[in-house]
Amino acid sequence: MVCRDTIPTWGDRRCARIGLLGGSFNPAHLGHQTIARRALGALGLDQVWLMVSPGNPLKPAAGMAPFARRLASAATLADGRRLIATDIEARLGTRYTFDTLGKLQMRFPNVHFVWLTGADGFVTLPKWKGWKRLLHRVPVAVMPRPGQNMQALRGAAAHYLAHYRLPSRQARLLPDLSPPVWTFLPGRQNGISATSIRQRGGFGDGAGHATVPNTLNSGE
Ligand SMILES: Nc1ncnc2c1ncn2[C@@H]1O[C@H](COP(=O)(O)OP(=O)(O)OP(=O)(O)O)[C@@H](O)[C@H]1O
Ligand SMILES: O=C(O)c1ccc[n+]([C@@H]2O[C@H](COP(=O)([O-])O)[C@@H](O)[C@H]2O)c1
Repeated sequence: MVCRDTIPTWGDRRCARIGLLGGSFNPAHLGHQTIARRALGALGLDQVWLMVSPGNPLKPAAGMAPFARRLASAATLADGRRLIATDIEARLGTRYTFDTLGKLQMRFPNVHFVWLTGADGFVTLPKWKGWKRLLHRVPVAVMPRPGQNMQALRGAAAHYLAHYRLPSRQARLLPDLSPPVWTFLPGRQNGISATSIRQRGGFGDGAGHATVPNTLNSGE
């Protein structure tokens, strides 16, 4: 199930707290599912969008499967209700997260977005376009990843946000707080990575000969 422009109703109110798990999903794997579900529960989110990047500005295009194939991979994790795979970043025509967030927040003014990332993403954040301004645009939840956690907690982003860390026991407040604000959500860790799957040949040759299911192209 791929999310289109309309935000589904959730109970009797608009779906209002949405976690954005941006990623290459080259391919999607259990690590993504683990952190998405952890964020849903711990932050009290209505949905998590598995937001497939048209092209991570910091990753080489070589070895990157075509967008449609990565979207199809993310869709295998989605349930169409709480976990949604979406091509919205490609449709917005943005690549940099800062730009994407600006457009999403304009398009969905009533939604409280939270940026979700594994600990490795929080380590590399200071290399992103406008990273400090980005941290003033959206609350951030960092999920543990083996071998990355100490670096994340001691890195430049954590240092910059030192006075804005929300204890994980208060994590449910995060989506409704004004940024800058962040939390580190301890939890079950999964050492799986897309790199290791590709190295084992688990995502074909990356050349993208797989057919995308019709449902992904037909507007569901
Ligand atoms: N095993 C994991 N544990 C925690 N976070 C993860 C895990 N795998 C991916 N993530 C997070 O999911 C998001 C998207 O990750 P991505 O699609 O790049 O997967 P990856 O396994 O890191 O890929 P690659 O190995 O190709 O770099 C990032 O925020 C990343 O930190
Ligand atoms: O905006 C940037 O400068 C930027 C630089 C690197 C990565 N990102 C985003 O970080 C998310 C995770 O990327 P990846 O490739 O590690 O899965 C994805 O949404 C990317 O678009 C964003």
